[in-house]
Amino acid sequence: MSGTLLEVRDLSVVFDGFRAIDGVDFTVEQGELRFLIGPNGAGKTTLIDVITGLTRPASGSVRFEGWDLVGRKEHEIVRMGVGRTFQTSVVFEQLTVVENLDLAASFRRPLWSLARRRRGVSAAVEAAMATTGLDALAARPAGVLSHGQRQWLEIGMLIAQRPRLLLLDEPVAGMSGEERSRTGELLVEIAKDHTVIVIEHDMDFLRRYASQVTVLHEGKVLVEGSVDQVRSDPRVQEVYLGRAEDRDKRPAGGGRAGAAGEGRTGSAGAEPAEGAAVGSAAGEVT
Ligand SMILES: Nc1ncnc2c1ncn2[C@@H]1O[C@H](COP(=O)(O)OP(=O)(O)OP(=O)(O)O)[C@@H](O)[C@H]1O
Repeated sequence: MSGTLLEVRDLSVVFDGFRAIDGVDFTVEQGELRFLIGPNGAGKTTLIDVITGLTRPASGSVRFEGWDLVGRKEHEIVRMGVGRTFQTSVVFEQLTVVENLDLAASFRRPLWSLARRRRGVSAAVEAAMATTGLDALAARPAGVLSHGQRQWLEIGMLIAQRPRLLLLDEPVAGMSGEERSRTGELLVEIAKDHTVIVIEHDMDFLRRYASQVTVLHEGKVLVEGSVDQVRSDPRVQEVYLGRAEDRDKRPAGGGRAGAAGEGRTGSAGAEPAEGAAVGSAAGEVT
């Protein structure tokens, strides 16, 4: 696989006068596993919302395989081959794992045919179960799955729809260490025959599984490059660590040490705690 799959140009999104995305250019090549990071409020989810047709931009273009996506309905974009997970779960708890996968895979079938009971499972469902390792849980109701298994089911439901581009919003949030490792390996596996964009905050996870990283900050692309390039970039350290340092310098008793860390990205300083920490004297994002 080679060539450009997704091309976002000069994109801006405005909510009541506030520019949540401000002139973003973002290109993803076929077969990439791209990580999208940035402090709270950086615009990561909004960017994905625009790509998937949930939010309309004020200006700019989004091209997928050369087709402009702006102005298209969400279901149309799904049919074109763009699938996404949400931060909140979308599985049907009463249905079994295989039924959830089958339902997801049937989105191209006409409505009347969904009522007909079919024998066996489709190749797409088989493949999704094999990739996510959910075969052994096929007959279990989704409601009894662990948090990690449920996330894998959601990823499996996406794969069953045979998208060419998958957008995953914080897939390892709330997972145990072992579940994170399995998810990282799953993403690498999926990226062998799909293009994948992952929003993730956990620096440790990034270090292990990311190759190309895009850092968003205040609606703009701050830095793009390899994990090492991004981690050692002073601008990234300023965004992730400068705020933590400002917070540490605040006088006891709740006083504030200036504007940094205030406003809509005010919680950004707390974010590295999940996976990143203040590093060496060089200020490395670790
Ligand atoms: N529908 C909306 N109406 C108004 N403001 C919004 C809306 N959606 C997002 N925003 C604002 O746009 C900014 C970017 O939000 P977004 O959710 O894209 O950030 P994010 O990088 O995904 O952050 P997080 O890591 O916290 O999920 C934030 O300031 C947010 O409050």
